[in-house]
Amino acid sequence: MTTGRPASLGQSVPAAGPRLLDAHLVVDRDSFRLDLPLTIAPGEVVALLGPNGAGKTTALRTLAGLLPLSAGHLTLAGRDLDHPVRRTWTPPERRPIGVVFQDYLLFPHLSALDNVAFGPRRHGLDRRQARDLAADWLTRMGLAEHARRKPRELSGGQAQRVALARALAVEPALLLLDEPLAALDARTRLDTRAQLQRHLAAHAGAALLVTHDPLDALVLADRLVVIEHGRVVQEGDAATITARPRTDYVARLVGLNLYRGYADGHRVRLGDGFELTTGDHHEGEVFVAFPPSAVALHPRRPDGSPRNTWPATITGIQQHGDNLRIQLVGPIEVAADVTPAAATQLRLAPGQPVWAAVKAAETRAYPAAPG
Ligand SMILES: Nc1ncnc2c1ncn2[C@@H]1O[C@H](COP(=O)(O)OP(=O)(O)OP(=O)(O)O)[C@@H](O)[C@H]1O
Repeated sequence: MTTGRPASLGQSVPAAGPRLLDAHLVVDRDSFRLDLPLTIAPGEVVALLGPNGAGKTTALRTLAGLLPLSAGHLTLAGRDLDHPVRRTWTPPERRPIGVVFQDYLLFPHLSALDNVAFGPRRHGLDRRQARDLAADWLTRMGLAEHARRKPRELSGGQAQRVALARALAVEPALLLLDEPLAALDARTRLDTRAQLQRHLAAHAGAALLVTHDPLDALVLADRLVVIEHGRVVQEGDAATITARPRTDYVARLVGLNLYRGYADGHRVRLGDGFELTTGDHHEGEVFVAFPPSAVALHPRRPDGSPRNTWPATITGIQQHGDNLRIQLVGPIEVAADVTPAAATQLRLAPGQPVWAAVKAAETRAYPAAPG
């Protein structure tokens, strides 16, 4: 009997309370230890961020079943997939997990349609049902007319959407996305990011996005988990993390200058004795943050206003969007954004001494103790 509608795998995500994924990923590798508690609710997208070597790939591999846990547990939709103490381990192909890699990893000899139909076939649908389901997914991805093409006949953006369709076609309880946009050029990346956002919003399961790109994380994820040296250093929604970074890596990620010091009212004394005046009033250990755009550069000491001013030396100049980002050393290290016109006027060049100024009102101070 045909109903005219594509078959469904009928394994929609089971209700598993607020935690569809409930994991404590512990892996020991030589001198490196990953120790990552990770929970994801149904429909939630979590971005996992961290500098090189932080443990992102290791975490992804444990979830996919390519690397066993040394300790901890990994429970998905109420099922123990990896639990060393209970000696439970489920191989990758039996995990209800879909994976999208940076470089697509489509089967080169299969058409787009058969690539997408592959998973549903393995999950027990017959050939016809699996192909109907795959065709439906390709239509949703705007790829209906490319169904017969082989991966080499697709653009990078199209191939990545086929990979996403292939991962979603098995209705995975957990979708893993490993730098899914990294291989795309800027324009394709923009379009594919927007499409990915739509499909992630419609995905009933949990999703984990590993990325180096703060924009991907901010646009696509409901929650960010930042790891350094195998451990969580900060976790929260984009607004909180952007407003209140707690490590240098996170500050750079969200494009802020960040310092730690001791507040006495509006004055904050930094470790080396340098003082910043902030708009916020605090007592005790605080972070002070301000964006590079808040830093003005002057050829001579600016006078008059109640600003933070200090002498600095330029160490680097890079293009940053439409502006130039200037790296400076001095009593504090700081990044400043200036327009190309201002840079030319000030004749900015590495090694050159300047004066930096930041208005107190453009800085934010917040307690260093979490909370
Ligand atoms: N096969 C291995 N054997 C031993 N140690 C490993 C192995 N693979 C990775 N490591 C170590 O594990 C740590 C985490 O590596 P991992 O690849 O998970 O980091 P990452 O956050 O994904 O980094 P990147 O952003 O560079 O991909 C690193 O210190 C790395 O040297």
